[in-house]
Amino acid sequence: MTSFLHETLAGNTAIALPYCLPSGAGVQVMDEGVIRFEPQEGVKHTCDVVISCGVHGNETAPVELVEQLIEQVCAGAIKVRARVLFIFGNVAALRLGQRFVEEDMNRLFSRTPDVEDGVEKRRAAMLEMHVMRFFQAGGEGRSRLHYDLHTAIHGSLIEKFAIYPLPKPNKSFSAMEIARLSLAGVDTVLLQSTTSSTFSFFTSRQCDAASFTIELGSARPFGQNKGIDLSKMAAYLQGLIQGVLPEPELVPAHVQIFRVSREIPKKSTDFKFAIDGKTDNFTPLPVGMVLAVDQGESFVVTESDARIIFPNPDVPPGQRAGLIIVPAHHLPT
Ligand SMILES: O=C(O)CCC(=O)N[C@@H](CCC(=O)O)C(=O)O
Ligand SMILES: [Zn+2]
Repeated sequence: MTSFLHETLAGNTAIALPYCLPSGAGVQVMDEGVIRFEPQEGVKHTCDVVISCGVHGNETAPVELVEQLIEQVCAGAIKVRARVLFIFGNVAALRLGQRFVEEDMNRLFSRTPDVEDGVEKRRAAMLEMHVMRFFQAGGEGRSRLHYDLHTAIHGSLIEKFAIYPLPKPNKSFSAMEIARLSLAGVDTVLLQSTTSSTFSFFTSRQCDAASFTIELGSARPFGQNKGIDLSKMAAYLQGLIQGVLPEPELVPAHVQIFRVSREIPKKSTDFKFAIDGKTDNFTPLPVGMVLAVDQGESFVVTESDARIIFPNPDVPPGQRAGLIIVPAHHLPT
């Protein structure tokens, strides 16, 4: 049987007129790989949720999960009691099984569009428009959530973790949101207090949503994701769609919270890591270690208890080649 994902990858999902599922829930294809479900009129609904995946075309486990959720909604196995926007982010890259076609789309949000824009820049601008419209149409005063689901390029000492971008300037990081992630099987959270060009930062800042980039294991081709257990995430998202918005008061004791201390900048093509470029995420780094050298300048680890995340010496100059994180002893505001 064909699915919204298969139709999308085959190029068969143009914008479609809204219609109703047999349950009465509204469904509308907003764009290629973008589909919205809304509760039947009169049904009380709890929150507005954006569930995105495939912003990187080689990260397929979350794409398979989202495909299943969409199928369950369409088959009536999941009742729609929240407004939900599902997004397959970089459809062109998903077709190729590559991280991107021209450039990394998750470095292209929150920018000013230009007539010269290529594949990923145009798609990022369209996705910004869709999420803005989606949240605006839901109105103020409702819970707004955005989960941008990814998988990591290399191995990781901790399989599942979330990056929690800085909420709007007058807001602080929310313990309840971190506790919700734990219900979804994500027990490690990295607080990021700097601005960023990612999708989750965009929705956090521009749409006032509680937004997260969530890493769910290693990037593998379609059909090779059996080693990744997404059952808790699936159950949590099914619950959200069905109107169950948990409100845990306490962050469980086993949840680990880090903060991003610094980005490791790649300034030029001279950039060289002193570590293996495929080092596992969360590998500890000793104080005083020369981590990288770029144009004769050393990048030295100065933080106690530092660990590395997303090492990647192959990014273009001007982008981050990784992140340094440190334990967060309390939730900063
Ligand atoms: O494993 C890697 O190096 C990359 C995995 C990935 O795509 N991570 C996201 C994180 C985005 C964020 O910092 O919020 C990315 O690099 O875009
Ligand atoms: Zn990714």
